[in-house]
Amino acid sequence: MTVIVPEPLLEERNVHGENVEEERSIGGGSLDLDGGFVVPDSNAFGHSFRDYNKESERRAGVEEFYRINHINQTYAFAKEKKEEHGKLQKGAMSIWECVELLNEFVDESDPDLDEPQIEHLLQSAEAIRRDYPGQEWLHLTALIHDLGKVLLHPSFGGEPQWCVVGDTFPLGCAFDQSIVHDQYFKGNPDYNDPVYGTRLGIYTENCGLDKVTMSWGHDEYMYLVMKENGTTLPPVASFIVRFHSFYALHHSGAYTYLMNDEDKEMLKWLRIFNKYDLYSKSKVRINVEEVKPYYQSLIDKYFPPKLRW
Ligand SMILES: O[C@H]1[C@H](O)[C@@H](O)[C@H](O)[C@@H](O)[C@H]1O
Ligand SMILES: [Fe+2]
Ligand SMILES: [Fe+2]
Repeated sequence: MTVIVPEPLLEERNVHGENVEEERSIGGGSLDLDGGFVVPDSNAFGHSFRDYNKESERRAGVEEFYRINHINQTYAFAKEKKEEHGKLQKGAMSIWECVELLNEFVDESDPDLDEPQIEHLLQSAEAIRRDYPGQEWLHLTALIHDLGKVLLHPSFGGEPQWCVVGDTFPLGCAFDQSIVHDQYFKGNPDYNDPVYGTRLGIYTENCGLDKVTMSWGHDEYMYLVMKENGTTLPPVASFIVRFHSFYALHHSGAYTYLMNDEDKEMLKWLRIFNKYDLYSKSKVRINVEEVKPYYQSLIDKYFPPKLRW
């Protein structure tokens, strides 16, 4: 199968903006994903990133979030939500209007950030823009990747946090132990199901992630919004948005047997993206008015003026 991915990267900068000369190629030679990338020592709270057990002002709330999430995210539930929200009948608005709506939400699942979501969108987009100046599609992908969290908004779903944010995982097959707070899956009705509780469950080896029903949340929703509104961003952008919370896969290497060759190609870009999604989380504020014209020009290029949500 031919996979269309943008051109290889020939230059990389680390998170401090230093140039890291490193040849990379996608599809050809090897891709050294960690080459030169300097991961910050700690998050805004002085702890390691994604440490779900470290005592902090966010720990207990995050654990409670995952307890409820893991008990309620069943295969049947995710199918139902996809059906409901996939109709995109909640309203019409532009990408930037949605960015601004996220000003009022703080993500309860996140141990590393307690800033409004608009800050996170701009922080991740600006960080990736600085290191990959030639990849405008990636800048816009970062800006929009979490817009699905608009489901929290009363006029666009008013959903509880447990079915909007947090890491995602496949349903219809066994829960992997690398998933954050996996102990709570014991309370999930699918846990002991004779089919859903097995390694492959309802899937076949290398069936492709497109066939997999993920736990319902902002990733899948935004993917549907992009698709149904006819974005002209490359397919890999939609893949990044759709699976960016699938840490068991892109971080821990679980569920690789569900991937096909195309997924494997795109996973390389998802891993690059993830560094900026995760490690750009900080207390540094971006001047919205200053950067807005640049992002608006990208939005105009890759999306219609109003989208159905
Ligand atoms: O807490 C975070 C947050 O909800 C992100 O938006 C999501 O992509 C991550 O997977 C999750 O760990
Ligand atoms: Fe996200
Ligand atoms: Fe994010």
